[in-house]
Amino acid sequence: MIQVLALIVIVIVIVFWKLYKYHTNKINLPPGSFGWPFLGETLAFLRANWDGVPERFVRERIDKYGSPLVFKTSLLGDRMAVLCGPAGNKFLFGNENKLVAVWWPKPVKKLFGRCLITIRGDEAKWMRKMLLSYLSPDVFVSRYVAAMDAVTRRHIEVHWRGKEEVNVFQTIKLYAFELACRLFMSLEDPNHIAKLGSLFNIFLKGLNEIPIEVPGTRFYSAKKAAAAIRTKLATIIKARRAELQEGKASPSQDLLSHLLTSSDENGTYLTEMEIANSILLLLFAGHDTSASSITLLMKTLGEHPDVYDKVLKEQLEISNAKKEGELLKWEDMQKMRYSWNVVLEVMRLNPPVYGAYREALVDIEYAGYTIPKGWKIHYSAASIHKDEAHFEDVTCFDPSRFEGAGPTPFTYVPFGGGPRMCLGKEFARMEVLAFLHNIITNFKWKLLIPGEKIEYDPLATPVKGVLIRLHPNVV
Ligand code: HEM
Repeated sequence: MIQVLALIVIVIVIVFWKLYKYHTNKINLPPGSFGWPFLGETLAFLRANWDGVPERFVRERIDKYGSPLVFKTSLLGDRMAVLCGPAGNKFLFGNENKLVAVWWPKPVKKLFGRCLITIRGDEAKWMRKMLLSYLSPDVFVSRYVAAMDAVTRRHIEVHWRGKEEVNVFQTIKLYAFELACRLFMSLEDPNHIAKLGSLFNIFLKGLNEIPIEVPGTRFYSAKKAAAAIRTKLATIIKARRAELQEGKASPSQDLLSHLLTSSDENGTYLTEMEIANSILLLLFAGHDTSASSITLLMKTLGEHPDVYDKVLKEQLEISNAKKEGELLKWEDMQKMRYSWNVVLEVMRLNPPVYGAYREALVDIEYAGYTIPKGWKIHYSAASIHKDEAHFEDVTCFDPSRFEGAGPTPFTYVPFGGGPRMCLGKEFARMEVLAFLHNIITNFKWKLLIPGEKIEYDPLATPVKGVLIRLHPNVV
């Protein structure tokens, strides 16, 4: 009986495989290779990321196949088209929900459950609108900037002041997590935040793993950690709901209150599970990315004393114009033009997120080739940011590239673009600048491992986390 069943399964697989081959042989697929069975070209892709040069994977294939616009490959078990150059980015960002839709690898979907990145179409539009009404620039004007500055000052007093040596990435991860917990949920208790943080680190480790739910695997532990985080979030959500009903909390207090009190046009509210998943998503999307960009910024300032001096000058002009102890305001952040250009240039050379993915909703005709329905599509920020065709003297650190009109549209995409552009771009800008303001007006630092290598696993991080020696800034 078992043999018969096995035979039937084999026959079905062969028939489908032949039909698929017949279909794909008839269509003009982009040039490229699917690499090894199952593994595809994943190893070459990961190796380039671990070597800190994700652009190498794209560049080698563009050169090999002579097609500067698109090539095919197979990554992490999925057939994929990689779209290159500004035309590819414009195409993807302009066709969301028409020809393509946002796509994340399987472990991400399994661990996050129903939330913004795992839903599409009108539902996703509504969820984005709802989250954006909290994360948009006009909200920062009234609420966030001073609160962010206050959290940053406290963090610097506890974790930097009086220390001789600091591991930047480890300490900044703590900062970004604390900041998100305080601003999203008004969590104040450091022990509570630390417990949530350690569960979160286990959760993060499962996002890049094969989703096998067997005890002992990273994915299994991540799933358990996700369940424990959800239980903690459920308790926090219930307590806040009660506080709102009793008038002890305000609807505009933080993201959590906002999500509990906002409904769609039909009067439908988010379920507690949807709220927990959304907060989980924002804690994830917002904390390692910002930690990566701040760490790379500190490394770059350590390597370029001339840039450090110019940033310090700009930041001192802002702090000198304020009264003793007065917190940063939105208007102050707008004055940090040179500082922000420095951050942008740091993210050009090492975008914290190397790129993102979409799925083809239909057979797509692109650059004379067909990308079949269901294929995944990748755009690479890392590769376009280092393309000589769009950035002169491409490896040179030069923040002046961002003066005036800045880079040509669709060539600079650290936050993605189109309807699925990073939702936390403004939050990240305020967070990085608030930190930069406080650290540079207080300290100078020396890199203890000069020329430290950066790897992508999956976010850009210096391998040893950037170890520095701190010196109080006498200004
Ligand atoms: C320097 C810091 C950051 C970088 C470089 C970054 C980059 C990105 C990128 C590349 C994407 C994918 C865009 C795409 O699919 O094309 C993304 C999506 C997203 N980011 Fe960020 N991000 C940062 C900080 C943040 C922060 C602080 C938050 C939250 C407070 C956040 C929330 C999100 C969300 C929710 C999405 C999914 C948007 C959607 O699918 O509609 N990000 N981010």
